[in-house]
Order: sequence, then C-alpha cells, then structure tokens
Amino acid sequence: MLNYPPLYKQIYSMDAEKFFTPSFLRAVKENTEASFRSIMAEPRKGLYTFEMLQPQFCEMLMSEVDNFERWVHDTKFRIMRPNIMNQYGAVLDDFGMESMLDRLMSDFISPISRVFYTEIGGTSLDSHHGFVVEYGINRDVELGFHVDDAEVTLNICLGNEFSGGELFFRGVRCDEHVNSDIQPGEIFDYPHVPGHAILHPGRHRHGARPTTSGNRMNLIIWCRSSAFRELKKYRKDFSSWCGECKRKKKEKERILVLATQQELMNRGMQSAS
Ligand SMILES: O=C(O)CCC(=O)C(=O)O
Ligand SMILES: [Fe+2]
Repeated sequence: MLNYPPLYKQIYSMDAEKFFTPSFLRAVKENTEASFRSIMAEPRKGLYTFEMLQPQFCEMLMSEVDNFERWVHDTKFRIMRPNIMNQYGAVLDDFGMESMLDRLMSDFISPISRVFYTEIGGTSLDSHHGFVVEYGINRDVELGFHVDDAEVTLNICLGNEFSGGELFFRGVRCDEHVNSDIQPGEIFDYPHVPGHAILHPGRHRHGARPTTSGNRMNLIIWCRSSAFRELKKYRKDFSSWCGECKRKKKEKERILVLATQQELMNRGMQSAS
C-alpha cells in the first residue's frame, strides 16, 4: 500500500447517494430484472448500457487520479499500470480505493450480474481489479483487440471532452476460440458518454478506437469469479455463451439432421423396392 495523501477523502468510501444518479440508485434498490431493464439499453445480447455516475463524482475521481499521477511523478514512485496493454492510467486498488471498489462490486455490480450473467459466473463474483485508463495527448491513443481477465467488466466513462475513443465489440469467445472469425450480427460499436457505463462479459472481444482529440478517462472494474474459473477447467462446451461453440454445435446438429433424413430416405427406398 502506498503512502499517498488523498485529495478527496470522501471518494474513498462508498457514498451511494453522492456517487450514483438517482435512476441507477432506484433500480439497484428495487433489485429486480424489470428495474434494471428500465434504466438500461441492450444494444446487443449481453451488452448493457446505462447512466450511472454523477458528474461531480466523475470530476473528483479524475482530479484524484491527476493528483496521484503528480505525486507518483514527484516522489519517483514506480507504480503498476492497469494492465499490459496500457502505458497510462492507474490501479485504483493500489492507492487506497480497494474497499470502496469492493462495495461497488458487491452491492451494485453483483445484483445486476446475478440477473444477466448467470452463465458466465455472474452469480459468484468474488474479486476485482479496478483501474482507470487515460487516452489523448501524451497518453495512450487506442487499445487493441482483446478479452479482459474478467468474467464481467464494468466500464464507465468519466470524461472529459474528447472525440473518438469508441469501443468496438466483436462477439463473446471461450479461450479456445478467441481468434475465430467474426459472425454476422457480432459487430457493434459503442461511443462513450461521460457518466455512462457499459457492462459486458469479460470474454466479449473488444478494443478502443483512437481518441482523436481531447482527453478521455474511464473507470474500469474487472470482476472475477474463482468458482466459475474452477468449473471451467472441467468443461469443453461453452455453447451457452461462446459464439463459436454455439455456431459449431448448430452446424453439428444441422449435419446430423441431414444425415438422419438421408438415412430415412434410403430406408424408404429399400422397403419400396
Ligand atoms: O478504453 C476503454 O474504454 C476500454 C479499456 C479496456 O477495454 C480495458 O482496459 O480492458
Ligand atoms: Fe478491455
């Protein structure tokens, strides 16, 4: 744990009324599929977008990260970057936000993922990796095509003013099929909106297009389920969520139906002769 002096102490513990928009709070309090759906769009199966954070909280978090970056620079501290893909950004767990993010996952993400992501470990999320990514001048520009080390990912745009930076999604895949072809209907591009979140399976292949002007900062929480990962080791067929497993299964069934039809026709012809 670093010895970093916070700028805004109040964002280090969960204060739901201050952090979240009233519509998001209401939906989570009601805690039903209908209440979640009432605030969400589902532009592709399993991708959910909704308004989530208050502008003031976004501003404070962005300033806190800037302050942290300055402190790291001044003290010459060497910090871990969010993941192997990003040169900029910071791991929020490392500078004191772990318990706030624990609450964010257990009280606000888990209730939603329990409803929408039963097939991919959404009922048993038990750890997270929380970080911010930064794009723009003197920052990262874009992010290549990848899957997250997560069962469920929450990605929230904090701001600021920017253009570009859209996320592109290209279908959910298991480990074996991560590089398989994109199927019709799997192409979806999502433009970030400050304060708005997108919730997606970590295994939904995606990347971020170049941020062409301004600066963009996003808060990202990779949520993990150790139980799901353990179960996965003993399975081979992920056709309930992997697009390629599903396609292969359908193809096998189609061939089986054709072969059965042929067999029946052959039998019919034999008995007629
Ligand atoms: O730039 C973004 O909004 C996406 C970042 C992302 O996908 C990741 O860090 O895993
Ligand atoms: Fe990602």
